[in-house]
Amino acid sequence: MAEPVLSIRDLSVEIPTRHGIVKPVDGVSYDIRAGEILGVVGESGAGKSMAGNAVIGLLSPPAHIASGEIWLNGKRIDQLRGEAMRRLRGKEIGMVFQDPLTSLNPLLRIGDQLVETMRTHLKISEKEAEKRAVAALEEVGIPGAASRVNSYPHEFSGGMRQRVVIALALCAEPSLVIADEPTTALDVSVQAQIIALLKRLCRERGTAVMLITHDMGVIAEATDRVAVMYAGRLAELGAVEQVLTRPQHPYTHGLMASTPLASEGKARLHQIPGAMPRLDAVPDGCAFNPRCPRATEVCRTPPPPRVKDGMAACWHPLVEDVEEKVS
Ligand SMILES: Nc1ncnc2c1ncn2[C@@H]1O[C@H](COP(=O)(O)OP(=O)(O)OP(=O)(O)O)[C@@H](O)[C@H]1O
Repeated sequence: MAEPVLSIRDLSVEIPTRHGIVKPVDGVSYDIRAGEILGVVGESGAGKSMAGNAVIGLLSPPAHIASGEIWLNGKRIDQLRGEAMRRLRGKEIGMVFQDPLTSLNPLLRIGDQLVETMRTHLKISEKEAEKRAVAALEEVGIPGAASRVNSYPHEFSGGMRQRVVIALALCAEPSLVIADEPTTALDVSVQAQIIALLKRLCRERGTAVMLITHDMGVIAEATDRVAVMYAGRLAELGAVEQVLTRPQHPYTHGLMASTPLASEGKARLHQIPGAMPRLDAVPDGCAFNPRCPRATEVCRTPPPPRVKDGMAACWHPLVEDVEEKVS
């Protein structure tokens, strides 16, 4: 099998606070291969964005990588700083954030932003970059791309602006795209279009994607594999069909049960009782145990086994039930 584009190994991010050191990311490991879309899902505060920001060197101090390794195309990147990390962003890692305006310079025409990004990272002439800028906008579905290169970000609707951001993220041909809640700020009517666009373009190019979302619908629509995060840790990791149809972790099951499914024609809402713990009060053992219907004594003391691909970090995974039913 091909080497992963991104490999995160036992990554922990720490923040010193008045109440002691907290770990918004705690021993997380996963790989993303070329052309693969890994969804990172979990409730607000699970540590999804922190894990993404650690990869691109954009943790806000005092948050910092405390341990673990991050490898991109066989090169270790977790210790890169300053200019070396800036070169990596844009060239090897494209970024799409929730608010398109954070990625676009309001004072520059979008054609100039595309040209500048390509000229910084690719060895091409001004003329070639201008040609590619128009093609990039056409590819993301901006009507009248040849003239729209001269428009400023504020002259686009939210959905069109996010299309421009996707063009910008992909124009230097990165091997990895990190998309952090790319549709959360958009009208529901355009959300599916943006996800479909991102998926199509990354598939065509063989780009690896880390797609961070709290939305199980987006996970089902776009991803190949899923990493479920809870209180900074991985609860479950596996192929999307497996995780969605046969979730092993009771937390994943709870997320699914609280997701309205369009196919059912009505909301199937069973909220998970309780709330994610504060990071300075993460329970001993499995962090999910106070909310978990399956918890027993063992869940309150030793931490559950670390997640491996296709497995949940759980002492009582739901797969036992499935096996019992089958046998
Ligand atoms: N400076 C800080 N001090 C203490 N805790 C912090 C600090 N910054 C962030 N956190 C905590 O880190 C945790 C992880 O945050 P993160 O933004 O990664 O979560 P998330 O899963 O992406 O959630 P969301 O979907 O809301 O963005 C949260 O519980 C947050 O409260």
